[in-house]
Amino acid sequence: MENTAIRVRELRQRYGEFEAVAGVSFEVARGELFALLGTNGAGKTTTLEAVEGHRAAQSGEVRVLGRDPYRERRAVRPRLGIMLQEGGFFADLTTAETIDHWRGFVEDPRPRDELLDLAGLREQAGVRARQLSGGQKRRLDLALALTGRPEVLFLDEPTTGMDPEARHATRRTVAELVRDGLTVLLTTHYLEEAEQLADRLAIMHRGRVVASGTVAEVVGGHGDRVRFRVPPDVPVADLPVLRGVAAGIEVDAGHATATYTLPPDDLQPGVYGLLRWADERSLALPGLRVDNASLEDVFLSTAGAES
Ligand SMILES: Nc1ncnc2c1ncn2[C@@H]1O[C@H](COP(=O)(O)OP(=O)(O)OP(=O)(O)O)[C@@H](O)[C@H]1O
Repeated sequence: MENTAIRVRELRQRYGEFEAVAGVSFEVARGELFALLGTNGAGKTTTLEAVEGHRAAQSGEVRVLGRDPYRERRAVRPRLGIMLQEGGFFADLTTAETIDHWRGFVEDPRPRDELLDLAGLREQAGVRARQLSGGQKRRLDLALALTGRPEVLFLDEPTTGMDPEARHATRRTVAELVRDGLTVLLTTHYLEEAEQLADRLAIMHRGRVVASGTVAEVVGGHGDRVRFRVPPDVPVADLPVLRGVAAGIEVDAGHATATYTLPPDDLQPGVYGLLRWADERSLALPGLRVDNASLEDVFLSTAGAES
């Protein structure tokens, strides 16, 4: 069995003259959760639609479970679960009836109670779809996407509109499914969701992938930051160079703050050098702190830089 669940190579999609996806490539291994992140309009949904088989790749190659998801839709589609952004429920059916209705369409469906539990909707089994909260509707969407025991699950902003508890529960459910071998392609605007769940991710901006890899790889290349307020009697020019990195200085209301951005391997020796330098001069370094770069830092500097 091929180990690659999704392969996208040099995908290009145009709307008229506008190239919404401009040569996107990525691969998702079986059993992996891959997050596609990006600014509004970056091309995530357009990419997802090509991978789900809703639209043909205009140029480039898309393979899902080794097949073309558009041309070989009948073979591929039953093996996919797609959580829709806006589920089209029948307003008057209850949660349980909606699930049963859906179970009628697929071969070998998951049992209704298992789906209610996966979605955390057991207590809402008898509630009509129109009376569910926004977050509960999204959870029902998730249950429906899981009905046919998919091998690959597509989650397009799954936790948008959920309260923090429902979001947490949904993420836990997804993490458990991935642990059990499910492959997931996720888009989200919650960077902490990607940070928590993704084995690997890609950040898209204006139709292109601008960063990709594991969270550690994407964030790691960005460096850790050491900061402190420059003591009043220390000239900025006297600050040490740490592992070849000079201090960046920001001045706010007459106070200078020094920041060193160090590669991860240089963090410990860099901090040690700084503390020794301060010790030798009997200096206190007010407000000293070390921050890891976060996915948000990378996102803002790669995807957000020109917007
Ligand atoms: N049917 C369409 N006709 C013309 N332009 C479109 C169409 N669908 C999308 N676009 C444009 O293509 C670009 C990519 O849209 P897409 O929905 O793929 O982005 P996205 O990354 O999913 O954005 P968001 O995070 O806002 O959902 C956007 O500039 C959008 O306006």
